[in-house]
Amino acid sequence: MAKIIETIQLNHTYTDGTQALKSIDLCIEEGEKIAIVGQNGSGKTTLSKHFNGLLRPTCGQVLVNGRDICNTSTGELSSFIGYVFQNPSYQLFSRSVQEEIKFGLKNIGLKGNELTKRIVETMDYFDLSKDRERQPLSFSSGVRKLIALASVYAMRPQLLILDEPTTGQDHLGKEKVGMLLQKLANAGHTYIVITHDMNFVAKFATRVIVMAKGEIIQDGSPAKLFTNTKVMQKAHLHPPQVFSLAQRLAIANDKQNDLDPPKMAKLLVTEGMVS
Ligand SMILES: Nc1ncnc2c1ncn2[C@@H]1O[C@H](COP(=O)(O)OP(=O)(O)OP(=O)(O)O)[C@@H](O)[C@H]1O
Repeated sequence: MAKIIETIQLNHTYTDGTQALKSIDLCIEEGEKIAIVGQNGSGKTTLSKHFNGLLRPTCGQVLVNGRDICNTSTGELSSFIGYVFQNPSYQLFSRSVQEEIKFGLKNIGLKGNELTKRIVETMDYFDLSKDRERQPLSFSSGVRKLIALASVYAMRPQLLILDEPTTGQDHLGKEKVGMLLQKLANAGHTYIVITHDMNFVAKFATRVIVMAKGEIIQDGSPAKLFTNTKVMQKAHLHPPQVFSLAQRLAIANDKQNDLDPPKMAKLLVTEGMVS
């Protein structure tokens, strides 16, 4: 598979002296479904902002499709790398939902029927058609996030980066985000989700990059992460409920070789799956 992103000894130190990234070597290939996880302040956003040129390395190199980001304009990078911010208010500026979606599409050169078709399709998918004339910033934060995602997704970027897409979303909103990622992946696109939501990771990522204090401390499958108690603790993460339940069931089954319904019920209560 072709490399989309490669970082070589990437370091980032902010002007106030905070060393946010320390010697990151990373390679992301086409079609990967990636989650970046780690406690607050571990460097997830700083790392991902290097992928679309919002930040430049203070030392080391970042290559996007083989080209050094220091020699590529942010405009050019944004034509194939879509980024949805943690706070959607930073990227919504149009006077209506329809205009918001149209803006990016016009920038990538869509016009006429193709442009109209893509806008209508996108609004329909995100259930935004009835609100097409409404101001994006007048919605709740969860819906604002979906509008930001819709306007970026509409452009079908080669790589989509989502910073905390499920924060503030109800169950339906989360499912919508997940389904959309699957749709993108089925069409051969790549995505990176920065998240604290381990249920989302379990369901929608095949590779998890774990960060702590500006470094990558593990890079592998979700199962590899959830079974590594040391790394989970170091990164202040908790496995999805269903995973820890399965683990407890396996242990209990191993010990007793008979997990009868009362024992099962007790485990479900212990795991907080039922009250
Ligand atoms: N503009 C900035 N100036 C100075 N320090 C910053 C700046 N932005 C981030 N930092 C610091 O860099 C470190 C990494 O921050 P970053 O936002 O990348 O972490 P994160 O893992 O994305 O956190 P969160 O989960 O809270 O979004 C933190 O110590 C943070 O305080």
